[in-house]
Amino acid sequence: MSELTKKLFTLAFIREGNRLLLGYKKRGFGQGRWNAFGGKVEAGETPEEAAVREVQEEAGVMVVGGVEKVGELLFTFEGDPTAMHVMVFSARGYTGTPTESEEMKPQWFSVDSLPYSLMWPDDELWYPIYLRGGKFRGRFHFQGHDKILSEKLEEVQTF
Ligand SMILES: Nc1nc(SCCc2ccccc2)c2[nH]cnc2n1
Repeated sequence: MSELTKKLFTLAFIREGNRLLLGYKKRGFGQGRWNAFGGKVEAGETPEEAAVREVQEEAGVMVVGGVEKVGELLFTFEGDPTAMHVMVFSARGYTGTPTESEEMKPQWFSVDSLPYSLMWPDDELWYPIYLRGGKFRGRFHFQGHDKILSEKLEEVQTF
């Protein structure tokens, strides 16, 4: 991993029973796809703090009870030396009404009918582990943003 520089990102889920809150990314990285809420971990904040901040900024809801780590993902892209290390969290609770922001348009989805064709292609591989309460560690090597050249995904018991 020495020739790659790794940057830290978060993704956070807001789940209510069999409904999952996703956001339609209106601009920037991943624009045009539904995703969980997240972004860069800034200097001076922990990944957990970054996850809570991004949920508030992007979906307009406040996390209650903190976030639980559910997965770690590493994304690399052909020809790009920067690897994205993404820490995936699930909020223990939330308060407020999801509100559209400049970045994201939030919408509730039934976990049985997620819009996978409008999400990143790796999502349909690891979401099922998260949705049944499992924890995961995965890495995906992309050609562009649509084609996965190689991947490794495993369920883990603890982090
Ligand atoms: N689900 C998912 N998410 C991402 S990026 C998530 C982290 C991020 C980065 C920049 C801005 C906001 C959020 C992915 N990249 C490649 N496959 C992927 N799958």
